[in-house]
Amino acid sequence: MGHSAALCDHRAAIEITKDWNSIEQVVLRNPQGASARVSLHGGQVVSWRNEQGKELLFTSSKAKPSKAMRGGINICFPQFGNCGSLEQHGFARNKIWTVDSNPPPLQSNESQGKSFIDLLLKPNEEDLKCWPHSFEFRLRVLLATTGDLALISRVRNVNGKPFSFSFAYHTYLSVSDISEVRIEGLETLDYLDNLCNRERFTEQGDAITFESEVDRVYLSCPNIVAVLDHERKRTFVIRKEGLPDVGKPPFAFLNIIVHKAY
Ligand SMILES: O=P(O)(O)OC[C@H]1O[C@@H](O)[C@H](O)[C@@H](O)[C@@H]1O
Repeated sequence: MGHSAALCDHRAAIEITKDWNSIEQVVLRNPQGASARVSLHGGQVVSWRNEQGKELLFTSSKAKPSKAMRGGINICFPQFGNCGSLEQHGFARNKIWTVDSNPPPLQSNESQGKSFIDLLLKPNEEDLKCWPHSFEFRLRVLLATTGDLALISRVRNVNGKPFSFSFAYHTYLSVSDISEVRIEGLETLDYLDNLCNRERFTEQGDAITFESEVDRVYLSCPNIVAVLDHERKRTFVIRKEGLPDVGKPPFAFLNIIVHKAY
């Protein structure tokens, strides 16, 4: 079955296009006019627009062709950051994924009434040389009628030999002036400060605000975190499910980065 199989039924609001580099992109739309664009390069969400057509994700103008693009939502797998032997954030974000036209069913009714696409990544011989584990990584990207965006990841161990991995949705939200932004939900959490050799600190203040560059990994983060942008009068609510964390970092973390020149 080819890509056309992914275009039927509930996925009628899906369009497949190509980027300037001839790499396929899947565009999801909802009836209210919101959209999300997912590249088969890295399975990366490269655009998410609300019903007014406003872009909600940041993309660096310094993005380099064929490199992992700084922007959108990078899928980091099988390694987050440089905590392992692989390239920074693992190889998945630099691979060409395929459209999965026949994914195994999901247990929840999470997808009802949403426009969605399933992508699949399997290791090639080169990947197996540097990370010798047989896996299938399935990513479902969903756009709800409310305009909410959801990502569901499933990692299957194909041959049953145990392996461990970490993964992350490295999300670049578009915000106004950083001095207008506040993050709620991380109060009193511990974090590793990447600007201080990953030294561990405890967050002291109330909501987090920004005065200078920040590059931190917050540990054991709650299921809901809010990013409030006062200037744009917009709040992003980031919700996670299914990553139970019982104080065992780094299984559920939030990486907050505010760089000066991106
Ligand atoms: O430039 P990359 O490899 O996409 O990484 C983006 C960011 O990834 C984060 O995890 C790091 O904490 C940042 O320091 C880094 O800038």
